[in-house]
Amino acid sequence: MIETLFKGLSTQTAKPRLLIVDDQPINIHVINEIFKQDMDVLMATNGPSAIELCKSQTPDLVLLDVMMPGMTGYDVCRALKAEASTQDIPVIFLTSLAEERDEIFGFQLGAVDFINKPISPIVVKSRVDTQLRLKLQSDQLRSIGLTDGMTGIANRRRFDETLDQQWRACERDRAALSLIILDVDFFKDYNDHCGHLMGDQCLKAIAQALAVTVRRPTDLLARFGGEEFACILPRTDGAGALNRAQQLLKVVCDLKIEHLTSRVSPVVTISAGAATLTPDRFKTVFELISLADKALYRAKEGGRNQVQVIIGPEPPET
Ligand SMILES: Nc1nc2c(ncn2[C@@H]2O[C@H](COP(=O)(O)OP(=O)(O)OP(=O)(O)O)[C@@H](O)[C@H]2O)c(=O)[nH]1
Repeated sequence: MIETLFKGLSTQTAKPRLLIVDDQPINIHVINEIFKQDMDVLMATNGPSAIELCKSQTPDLVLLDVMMPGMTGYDVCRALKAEASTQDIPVIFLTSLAEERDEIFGFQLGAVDFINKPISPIVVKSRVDTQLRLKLQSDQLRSIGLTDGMTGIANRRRFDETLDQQWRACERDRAALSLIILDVDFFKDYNDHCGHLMGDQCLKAIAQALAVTVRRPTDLLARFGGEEFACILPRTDGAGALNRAQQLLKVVCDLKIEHLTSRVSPVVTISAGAATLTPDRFKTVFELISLADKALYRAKEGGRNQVQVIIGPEPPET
């Protein structure tokens, strides 16, 4: 059943993750028996642990007991919906409260369904399957909307969202944020000489090679514009950005894609502009982009097939 449920959801590589929250371990055990075969089951016996698990593990669905000592299920749901990183996780309440007003209250808090206790395994399974299908479909749609159709890497929209998020995270942690913009050298001549279809193939191969090189889970490679790529490197200083950019140039060179009309190399090369800033409230994300752009311009002016780095001003002392 679960196999057919998730058929066609190609972005789903691992088993779906279900978090069961109940202060009675025996109740968790009963529900775990229903799902342990098909899902990765996470468990929590109180509200604070449930919230922590949601932040660190981002389950695909939460089965949440309402009546718990200390933090109730309602409190947990409210907290999850108030936080950007957890607000899209669907919550199903498990409750022995049979009053309609309790259900209305739960829906107003953002729950997607209610299951009455004592539970019926078939009902729990059907309701969870339905909500999971919706969640995974919406994940897939979101992922399509954030992916560049031609190269399969992140698109400009995802780049903008991620840069904003990482800007705020690095500002909070007073950490350096680096950005590399990469541009294929003499790509107009490549297109003119080899044709647009070959040009597209070339961009796909470059994207693939760059993607393999961008390894840290918080780094992001995106298609920035036509033949431009960008790489966001959170918590990375100028030296780190230079190192990464040089590596990116090397992997493209190593592809050895013949470029007979390039004036710098017999094979396709790229130029890179890297910029590093420690974000603070006096700066904007546009400054980082424009510094990286300026560095890229210098790399082009300096002869192409090279990296230039610009380090932005340090934040003022507080
Ligand atoms: N095949 C293909 N070409 C594209 C795509 N997006 C942009 N281009 C082409 O990339 C070329 C970029 O040319 P320019 O900006 O003049 O720069 P360049 O020829 O690479 O020269 P330099 O950047 O100065 O080394 C243009 O001819 C665009 O049409 C695409 O998706 N596919």
